[in-house]
Amino acid sequence: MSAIPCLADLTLESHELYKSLWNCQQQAIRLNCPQIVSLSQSIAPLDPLLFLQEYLRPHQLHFYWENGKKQTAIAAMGQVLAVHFSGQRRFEEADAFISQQQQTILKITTDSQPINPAKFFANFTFFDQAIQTESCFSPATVFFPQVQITRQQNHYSLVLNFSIHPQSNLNKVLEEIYHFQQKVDQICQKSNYWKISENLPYNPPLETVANYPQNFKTSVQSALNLIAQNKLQKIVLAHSLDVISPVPFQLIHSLYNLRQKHPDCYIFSTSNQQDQYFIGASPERLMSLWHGQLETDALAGSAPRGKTPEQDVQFAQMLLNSEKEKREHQAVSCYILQQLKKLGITAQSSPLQLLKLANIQHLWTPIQATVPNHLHPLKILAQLHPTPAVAGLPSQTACQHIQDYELFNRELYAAPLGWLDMAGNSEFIVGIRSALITGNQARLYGGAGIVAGSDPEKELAEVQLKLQTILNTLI
Ligand SMILES: C=C(O[C@H]1C=CC=C(C(=O)O)[C@@H]1O)C(=O)O
Repeated sequence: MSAIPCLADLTLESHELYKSLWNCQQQAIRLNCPQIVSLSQSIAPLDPLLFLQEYLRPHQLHFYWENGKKQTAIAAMGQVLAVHFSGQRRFEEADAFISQQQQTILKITTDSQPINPAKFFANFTFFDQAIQTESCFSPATVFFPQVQITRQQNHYSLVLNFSIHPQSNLNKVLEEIYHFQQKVDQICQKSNYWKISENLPYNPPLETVANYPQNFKTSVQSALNLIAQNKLQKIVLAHSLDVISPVPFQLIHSLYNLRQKHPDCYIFSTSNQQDQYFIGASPERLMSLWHGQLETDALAGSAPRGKTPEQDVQFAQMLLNSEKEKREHQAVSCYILQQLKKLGITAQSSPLQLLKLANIQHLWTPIQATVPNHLHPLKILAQLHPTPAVAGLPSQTACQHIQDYELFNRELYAAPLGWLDMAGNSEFIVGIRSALITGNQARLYGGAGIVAGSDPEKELAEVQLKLQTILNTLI
């Protein structure tokens, strides 16, 4: 076993660290309000998924996210702060909460320039109200984790956050910090010879317990009638598939499978405090904001991948030339540009292109803009969600019909999920190609955009193809 540089590069002497904690506590006493200390440092290479496996505890909130193409991954767990909001103002309230809490955070770093600073994590349900009393997720959840491991290309970092109260025992906090650092050090060493892939359990047979394809086709037909009557221009209808496994689903191994099979997607997972997990492999970025540069994707219009290169090209050509698919796509790109304009943002779109994924290809328009400093990411998010890639046009009418047609609660499906840092950077994806897992039960979601010219049978086939993304990887 080769030696791994451990956390010995922690240059802060313990008395310096104690002094920072003490300063933080003095502030808590002065303001009579808890403050947060956020400690960040570079660490040896460590797969954040392995850290999630080793450190995730029952009833903890967590957030996992990786993008193979960009070589980025984040695992965050535990909650120093966690809040929930609901209703039309949920994005605004989440924004106000984050801005207020940021004032209470004292950042300490051992790096000259922290590359991966502390982040807030957030998930939102598709609708702004919990529809049924048994809803698993709040319309908005924001949390600041206890521990965060980030990989950004070849740089790995650890962030530890602690809430410091006027009465906190600072020696205990110091002990906890060293305990975490040691644990990370051990996992770093272990990751040198231990791989998740070596411990993959067998693929248990899944039993389908609820699947209503006929209902989906009837809803598509009914939606087509509304479109013919000009009551709707587009609606995205989703289908759910409920499966059970003889054994509880394995979060880490399912995420590992998603990573292996869908390297072009964002692999994600988040949870509530009842150990219900929402996981998936989404190709759709709702927004990324990095040093004032906004990028968003209009993604709509789909075709399967071909079994041969020739067939693949043929499917791609058909997709690019289909009036119906282009209509479906343009509804999304025009909407995004319009919504950004309402915020005073003039965006540019790149030419229409194809996004080729493992089992499906999509029409894709990348959109870019420069965003003024004062515009908080959640203001942009509030303006964008839900795009016609997941709802329809006109948006409100489509959302009302979605609630009538769909027999299930969308929960986090097709809704924003992501992070925000304290420098105004942020990234949110749309939670599609996803599943909600409770023990040995999973509900899988897949949707398709319906416009004039859609065929119920073909839309069902498309949705089933999308469900495969997640069905084949759950373990
Ligand atoms: C709503 C979903 O996909 C959206 C994203 C890309 C292509 C889509 C389509 O062609 O219908 C959908 O708008 C889903 O996968 O559940």
